[in-house]
Amino acid sequence: MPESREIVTTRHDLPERVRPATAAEYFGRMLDDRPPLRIGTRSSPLAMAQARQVQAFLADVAPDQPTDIVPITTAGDKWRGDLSQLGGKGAFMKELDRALALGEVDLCVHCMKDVPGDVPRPDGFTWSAYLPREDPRDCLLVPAVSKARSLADLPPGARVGTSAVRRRAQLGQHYPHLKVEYFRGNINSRISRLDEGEYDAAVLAYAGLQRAELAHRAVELVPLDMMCPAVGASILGLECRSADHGVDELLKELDDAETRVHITAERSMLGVLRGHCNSPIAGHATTTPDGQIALFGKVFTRDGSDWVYAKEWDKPERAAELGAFVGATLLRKGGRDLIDGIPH
Ligand SMILES: NCc1[nH]cc(CCC(=O)O)c1CC(=O)O
Repeated sequence: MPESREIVTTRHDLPERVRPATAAEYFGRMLDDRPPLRIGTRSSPLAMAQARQVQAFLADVAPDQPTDIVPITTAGDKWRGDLSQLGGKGAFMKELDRALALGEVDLCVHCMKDVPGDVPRPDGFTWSAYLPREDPRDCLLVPAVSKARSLADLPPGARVGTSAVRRRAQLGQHYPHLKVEYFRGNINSRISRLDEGEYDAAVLAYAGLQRAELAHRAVELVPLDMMCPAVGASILGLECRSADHGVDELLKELDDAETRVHITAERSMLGVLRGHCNSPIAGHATTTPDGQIALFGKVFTRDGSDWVYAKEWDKPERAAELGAFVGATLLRKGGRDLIDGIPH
């Protein structure tokens, strides 16, 4: 039998493939055989770009761990109408949460800005990592043919497209002569509509534009004191099942401690405000030169004609208390009435 002739008898002659593996080789092989880590994401071009970025970061910290991106189209992506009719921002999360809970994916990538603050996250999920915050500012875009280079250049009645109640309120507060119109859809379709002349300008998140490799279209970065960012703006969060200790530990390698402090303060404030998805709420935590955390919060009416704001400082380890305090201050100043006065 040909097979029997292949059997070799001395240790010395053993071919490479049958020589007993050393422990290192054995465990190395086990690692190689690991199933890919499945990264759940929304399927929009922006979300896919973000998932690829996460994939690249994971390849840096765990080169032996294969990963797959699992795009999931959510109700919010399909629905072209008013988001509040679909249950608000959560419309972008339900399918991803379900896939994570059922074990169809091992982690989900979320824009923290899109994670609702008025409903708790599902039991058994944990935010293993927050990637370092990018530039949280909003930016101005104009049609390719336009000469305008800033919000101040826009004439009265100019149509400004934006997707966020927070931006509408702040545009209304600072530039009441502009005509703010809602526009939804992914970044690329918004820019096409802008270039086709449907709007005279658009205000979008600069971080989103950068991730979509369209940063060159921004003509102005709107200053923070004119346009306070949304809670969680430009932060990507990685969520997994808390029981998945291995995944949790791996993702923790990507966690940025300072960003975690900032998002903790901002979301703690949002939780106290119990804002719904139509509430114009802004919140932005920063680190001061002396290592304290500053948290600025602001609540507006829809048109920005009225608002309350608060700013407080505390140590990084007290980020959650800081958020609760700023939230309570906003409520004491009348924030509850502003939020409840807006239909949703
Ligand atoms: N609401 C949509 C959304 N959610 C997250 C981003 C990208 C930037 C970010 O993470 O803040 C955007 C686009 C935008 O607001 O223009």
